[in-house]
Order: sequence, then structure tokens, then C-alpha cells
Amino acid sequence: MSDIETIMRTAPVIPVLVIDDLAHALPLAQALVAGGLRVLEVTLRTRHGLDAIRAMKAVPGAIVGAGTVLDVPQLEASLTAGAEFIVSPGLTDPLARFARANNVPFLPGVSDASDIMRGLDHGLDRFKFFPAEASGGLPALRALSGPFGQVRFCPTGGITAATAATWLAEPAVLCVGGSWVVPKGPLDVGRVETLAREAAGLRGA
Ligand SMILES: O=C(O)C(=O)C[C@H](O)[C@H](O)COP(=O)(O)O
Repeated sequence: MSDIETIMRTAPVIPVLVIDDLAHALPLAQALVAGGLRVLEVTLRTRHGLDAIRAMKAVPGAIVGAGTVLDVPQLEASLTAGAEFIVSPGLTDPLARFARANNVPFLPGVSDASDIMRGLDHGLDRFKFFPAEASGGLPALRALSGPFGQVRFCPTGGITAATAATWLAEPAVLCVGGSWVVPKGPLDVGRVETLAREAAGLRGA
């Protein structure tokens, strides 16, 4: 397993994937990796999440993690399915303790100073800033970076192809997460690969 910082630095964008049809998992992962996005966050929002992780791991180069992990049983099930990193929308003490004790690359969500301080108490300093736009957007992230200069973020939530580069230009931002790379509706792998290629080419504006 890579550490979470290495994973965050692999690509500028982590696509957040909600799998409604398990048959889409493999072609979707192939299209994303072909476009240059190797780090894939499969949410456990649907019943296909764990099976999708198993399916996507077959794609050479893919680094597949689980998202929307809410508790330790889900974390353990994700690891069993082959998840290489774990993302959660918030930070709970049980998740942080388990991840640290078992050396699991873990990206918990934070949205304010107290969340970050709890994470630091657990030895964590790489976080998902979630929900990024609704929590105050770039001004909030910049303000949090003042007292927490050592902390690095993956802002996620409300970020688009149009705004991603501005987020990526922030020194405290290692990557961003978002669902825009996989538009809702029927799966169009050509379109996904194009959007992935554009996202993979993003640099800070
Ligand atoms: O399910 C989770 O735990 C999540 O990770 C939430 C996602 O990060 C956002 O839903 C992605 O935000 P959008 O790019 O605005 O769609």
C-alpha cells in the first residue's frame, strides 16, 4: 500500500464514483485510467460499491479506494474487497484509530479547525476538505491554512472542471475530488476518457 500523500500526488483529480450498474465498473475504470486518472474513489453509497472495487482492481495502473466509509466495519469490508485507500466524509475517532493502528492510507473529511485538530491528535495531517464549496470554498481553505501550515488537502464537493485549476493552485492543495468526470446518465466511455484526460492535465491556475 502507498501512503496517502503518495496517492494524493498521483493525479490532480480523484474521480468520485457512484456505481449504479456493476457492469459499468470495469469499462469506467478502464476509461478513467486510459485518460490518466489512476486514483479512483468508489463510494459505498450504492450496494455495488464493494463489488465495483473488486472489478476495478483488474485494471492495470488503477489505484482503487473506497469512499463514503462511515464506520470501522465498512472500512474492514473495503480492505477485504481490495481497497488501497479509504475516504470518509468526516473524521471519527474509531476510524482514525483503526486506520492508524493498521497503517491504512486514510483521507478523512474535515470542514473546520476543530476537525483538523482532532485529526492532528490522531497523527493525521492529510485531509479531504468536504464539502469544499459549501464549507466556505477557497477563502475558508486559505483561512484554515494559516494556523495549520503543515496540513494538506483534497478539496471535494462542488468542484467542477471550470474551478478545479483554481483550487489546485493553492499550496495547501495536493489534489481535488469530484464527480464531474463521470457525467450522470448512460455511460459514455469515450466522453469519460476525454474528461479524464482534461482533468489529468490540470495544473494550478
Ligand atoms: O459520498 C461521499 O462521501 C463523498 O465523497 C461525497 C463526494 O465527495 C461528493 O459527492 C462529490 O462531490 P461533487 O463533485 O460535488 O459531486
